[in-house]
Amino acid sequence: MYQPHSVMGDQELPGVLILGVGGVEGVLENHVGLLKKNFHLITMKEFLENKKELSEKIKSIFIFERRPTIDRGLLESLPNLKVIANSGVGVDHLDLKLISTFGVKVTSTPQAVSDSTADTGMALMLASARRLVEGCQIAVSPDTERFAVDWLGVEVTGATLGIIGMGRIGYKVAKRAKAFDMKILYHNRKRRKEEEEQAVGAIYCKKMEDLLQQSDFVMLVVNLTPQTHRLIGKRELELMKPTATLINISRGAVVDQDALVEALQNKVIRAAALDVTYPEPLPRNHSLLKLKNIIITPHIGTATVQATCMMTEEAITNMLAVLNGLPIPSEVCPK
Ligand SMILES: O=C(O)C(=O)CO
Repeated sequence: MYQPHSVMGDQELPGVLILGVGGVEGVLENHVGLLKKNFHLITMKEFLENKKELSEKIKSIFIFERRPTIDRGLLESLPNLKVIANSGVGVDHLDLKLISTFGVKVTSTPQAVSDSTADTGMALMLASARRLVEGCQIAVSPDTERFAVDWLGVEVTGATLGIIGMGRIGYKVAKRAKAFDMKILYHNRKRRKEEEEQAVGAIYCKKMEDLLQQSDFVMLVVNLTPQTHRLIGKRELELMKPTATLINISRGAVVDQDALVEALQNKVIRAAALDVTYPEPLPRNHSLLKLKNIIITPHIGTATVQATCMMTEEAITNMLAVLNGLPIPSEVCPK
């Protein structure tokens, strides 16, 4: 458990600019307490109103929620900024190269997010397989006729799960899937150690195509990078089984959404379950929202009380490490 301690002793606490929904007001109450023990909290509104006084005080930026833009203008206005601590593991919203030219470190929270995000992947897979959302709508519908409608699902137990991206989260998905007696295939830039594969019974597919052709469920758990942008397009969807389900817990832009709409409309694949889209949220008239064979959740991979708390703790530990010149637990370096 994280033990808060002040970096500056009796001296003035370093300023942290809080970026998130509603500034400090959007940060859960217990997190504010943790942050306040170590930092002087400054909201964006306060900063904009008192730029002259506050710009020199800000040593860190804490990105609590959403994906705010940190541009050259903001970086130039914070001469003493040392670290940008992101909540969450995906930092595709940050221009790492630009930030590094200002000598500013970027950190993320890989420990805190992995269980909740893996759980979200499992929840989406099970919900899609057993058509839970449709079932719920039928159960609460005043139209009892609809109870007779065919709403058979498919079984996850014994099915083949293909995990694309076998980092920390992908591996936790595999652990969970093992308990469902699933056959697990995975594709990753780097093959996992043999003992790690054996521990979850995962089989490495060097070619992503092999995984796509064999899986009943394909789960995307990659980071968004230039290499994974639109990784899944028309061709890849056509390689999948017509009975297969695509689950995305990584980033929306990993999938070509137009191709996905077409594939779902034409039953090229059975269904999709997405925690991420582009943009987020989708415009109300978006074609994905008109489909029946889809479940969409509003990017809730880490939206649990526990994960949110742990993300704040991990981010504070990272910020203090940078400010104290200590080894940084979760630094993200530009490639
Ligand atoms: O950790 C992240 O960046 C996530 O988006 C988890 O859903």
